[in-house]
Amino acid sequence: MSSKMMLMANSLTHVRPLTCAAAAAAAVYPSRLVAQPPDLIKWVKIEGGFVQKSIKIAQGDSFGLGLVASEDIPKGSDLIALPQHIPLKFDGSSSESENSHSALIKLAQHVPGVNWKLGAFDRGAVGYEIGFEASARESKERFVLVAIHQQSPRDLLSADFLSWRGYKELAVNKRCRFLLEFEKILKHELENLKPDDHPFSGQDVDSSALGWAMSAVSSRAFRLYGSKSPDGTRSNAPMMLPLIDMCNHSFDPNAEIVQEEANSDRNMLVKEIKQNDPLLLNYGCLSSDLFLLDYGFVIPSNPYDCIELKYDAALLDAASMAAGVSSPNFSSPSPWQQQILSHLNLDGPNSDLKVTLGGGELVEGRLLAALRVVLSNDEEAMKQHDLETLKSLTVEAPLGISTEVSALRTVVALCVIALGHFPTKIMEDESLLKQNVSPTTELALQFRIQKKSLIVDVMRDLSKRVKLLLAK
Ligand SMILES: C[S@@+](CC[C@H](N)C(=O)[O-])C[C@H]1O[C@@H](n2cnc3c(N)ncnc32)[C@H](O)[C@@H]1O
Repeated sequence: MSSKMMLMANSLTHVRPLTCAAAAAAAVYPSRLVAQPPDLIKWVKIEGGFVQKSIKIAQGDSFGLGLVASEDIPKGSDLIALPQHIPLKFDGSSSESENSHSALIKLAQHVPGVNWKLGAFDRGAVGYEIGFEASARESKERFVLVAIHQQSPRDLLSADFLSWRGYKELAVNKRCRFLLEFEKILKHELENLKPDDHPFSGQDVDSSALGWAMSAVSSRAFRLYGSKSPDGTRSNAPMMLPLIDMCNHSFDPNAEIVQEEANSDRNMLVKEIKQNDPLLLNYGCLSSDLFLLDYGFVIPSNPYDCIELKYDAALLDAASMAAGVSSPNFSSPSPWQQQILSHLNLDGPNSDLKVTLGGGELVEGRLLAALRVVLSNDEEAMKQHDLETLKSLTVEAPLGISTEVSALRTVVALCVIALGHFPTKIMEDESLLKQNVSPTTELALQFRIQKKSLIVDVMRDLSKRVKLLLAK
């Protein structure tokens, strides 16, 4: 496997190799690095990997440590190649017989897909990256949770991602619930193990420690192809790529990861990188929720952000009436409307009622089609269109201008209702941001501002469309 890099990035003003950066980092991240952090680049080379000679680890202005080019790197150069044994991955099918290892595999089987990043990883390189000593590398595949039990690990990355406390404050209930559940499973699975078989040397692991581990891993993990199964297919596998994961994120990256089929190692190739440019990867076209949860930062004006709403008939009736529709019938759709709602998976026993605003689609197609259909009385007009047409905002007013205006105004009213659920206004958040708030509060405020701005943008766009329709 290789990783390809593409160019363009801003210059960093400070460029220091890791050893020098350690002191600087210590000032910014007081507890993150141990006094004499091992040289990660040297380690990758000793392990048989390749690192382009101009690549250095340096302290950036705002995103912590990162990779920087100390001189121009020509287009097409390989940047980093990791030999196959370096990426930290877990596929659950290891034939490892060591008991403490099998206990971990068993535990990992309780981790659902959504929490895939809490998988098992070799602790060696994780240890290297966050400053553990070399002995950590001797272990075989390990749950990254073991990192919890190394020296003072909980503080090591604390400035790097949203703290577990932050998770609680922001009420990210799903993950909290999972971690609390997993804590119970873990205690149950490990209670009768002999000390030698215990994966965490007999130490207690609570949900707070699990939260730390999840944050530590999720901010540095990638989803790539796993190993080939006998039938030749390849599943996705979560992996940690030491050194490559020192790249910070940009939606306009100058680097990308490419997996080479042939030898399963990883490179980073560049088109062209100028001296002092940071090497930037796109972590993914993710919503603010995922950036915040998995990486602990918020991107202002994130074009991939969206808000989630529940398709709720009573709420839609209320929104529609607020939008001036006299008697909306979301709560009592006629049979033909109900049939379409079930085709849209918004009605029926296994329906998926989560709909979104913003992101790629301004109004999620399913919601738009439902609004158009329920707000229309014209079954014949509806029959002239297929579902895809009804779901598309680029198809203008397929069921007539009056239905379209009602549908779009209903979404605007939904936005007003959604905004009303926030305890503050954008301006209040902005002035709070100017006060001396904690990093976690700052993140929460940025997140809230981003969400509210998104709703306001959707409202503006839809109101403009309504005006244009009315002008016709
Ligand atoms: C994979 S690590 C990158 C290396 C990291 N900066 C370090 O010091 O080790 C991901 C973390 O870098 C930081 N980061 C990366 N890109 C960022 C961005 N565009 N804005 C803010 N923080 C960013 C976040 O703390 C994130 O959790």
